[in-house]
Amino acid sequence: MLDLETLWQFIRDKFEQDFSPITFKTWIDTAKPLHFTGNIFVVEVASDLHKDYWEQSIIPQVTSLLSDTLGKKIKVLVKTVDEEDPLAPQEKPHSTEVSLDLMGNPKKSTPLNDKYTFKSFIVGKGNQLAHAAALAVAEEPGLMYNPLFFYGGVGLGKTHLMHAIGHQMLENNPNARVKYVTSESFANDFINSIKSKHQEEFRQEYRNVDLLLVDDIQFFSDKVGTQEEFFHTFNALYDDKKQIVLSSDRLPNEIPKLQQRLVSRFKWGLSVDITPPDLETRIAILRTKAEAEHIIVPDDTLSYIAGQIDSNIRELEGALMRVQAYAKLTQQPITTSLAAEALQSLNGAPQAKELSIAMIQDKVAKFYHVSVADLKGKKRVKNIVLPRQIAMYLSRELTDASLPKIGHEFGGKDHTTVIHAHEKIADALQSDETLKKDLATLKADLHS
Ligand SMILES: Nc1ncnc2c1ncn2[C@@H]1O[C@H](COP(=O)(O)OP(=O)(O)OP(=O)(O)O)[C@@H](O)[C@H]1O
Repeated sequence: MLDLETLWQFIRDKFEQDFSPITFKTWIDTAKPLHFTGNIFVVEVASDLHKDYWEQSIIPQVTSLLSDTLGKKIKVLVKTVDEEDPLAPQEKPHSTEVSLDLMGNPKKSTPLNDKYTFKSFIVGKGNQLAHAAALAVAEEPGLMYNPLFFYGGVGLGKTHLMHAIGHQMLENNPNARVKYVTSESFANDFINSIKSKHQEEFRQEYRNVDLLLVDDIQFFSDKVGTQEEFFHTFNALYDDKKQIVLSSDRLPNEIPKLQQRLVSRFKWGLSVDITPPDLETRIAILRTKAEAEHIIVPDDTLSYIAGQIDSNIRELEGALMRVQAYAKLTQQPITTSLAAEALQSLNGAPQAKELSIAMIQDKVAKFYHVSVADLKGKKRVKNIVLPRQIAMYLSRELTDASLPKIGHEFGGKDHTTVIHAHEKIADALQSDETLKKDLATLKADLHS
């Protein structure tokens, strides 16, 4: 009888031939065969998202591969690591045939950054799901997750993934029409089209695409006309089963003044967050970057740099470039002590990012006669809630820390709490003169 391992190896070999390395690694390498009993083959996959993808795309292929090879009808089931073994099965239906509808007009040139590909994207815990979802829509646009919505802090790879989807889709189908814009460019294009009376061209441009990527849609808040137009663009593309990918620093329902009908549409597909990378991933990102730029950096130095910056990959890469520049300037090889010097002297003030949240908490606590522990705690009484929100507001305004990082520094609160606090204080500042004065004093104190 065919043993499980041989069977799995057979499947792996087949997919290794057919799939790109990255696809293979994402969907097959992360899966594990559990049983092959009678004519039922059960596979365990890493997450719900992997399961969706298997059901949609891989199961049909495995089923026909096994059925053809073994000469009998085989049923393939997947379960996630968290689910019970389905061998007392309720069989799930899955759609079988997948067809891409991407043919059509010639490709329009689109400004995708060549460096932002799946190949150059390092997958770690914080971005694993986002990466898998991105790959899924690149391979089966318009079918599984529409729209796909990325959210998360600054500099964590949302734009990179969006471009990667575009590149991958073009690689799969060079005729695909891919359009990447920031929400601001969308708004500008729209306004210009009204001014120049070229609205029809604007519509053609945005509605005749196979993939529309709109970055940073939090900047849609307040732009009523643009939201209206985007609503129609969205509907036209969606009805046509064209893929839409959006990104924002927060969830749709947390974007102030975003029309409810857009919020609800944005939730139709899949929203995935990207959280800051762990140390291991940061080191891997730096190593790849150093290799790409032909910079020779010892391992311990990479770890040192990765240890200095923990919440923003753009800054992490910036730190590496600063170290390289410093080494060139002083004509020394890159070592850990040189990196330490470079990051201190070229960074101006001593590394104060983490410190400054602590400093803000300290000053705010003193100013309002509460304790730092109260700021980090959960008490909901007014004389603590206000200083807590002020401290969060200042942390967001005065440091580069990401929302999750600020939440973490305030006793492990969710990043949405930070957004809420920031909005509350920003709103109150419009009318509350005492608050304005207090904040001015606090800021002056913090900067002295
Ligand atoms: N996982 C990763 N692997 C390799 N490079 C990455 C990764 N994540 C981010 N980067 C790099 O970090 C930099 C910042 O990423 P990106 O611009 O995509 O962030 P973002 O989330 O869109 O930020 P913003 O909110 O400012 O738009 C880019 O140079 C990108 O290539």
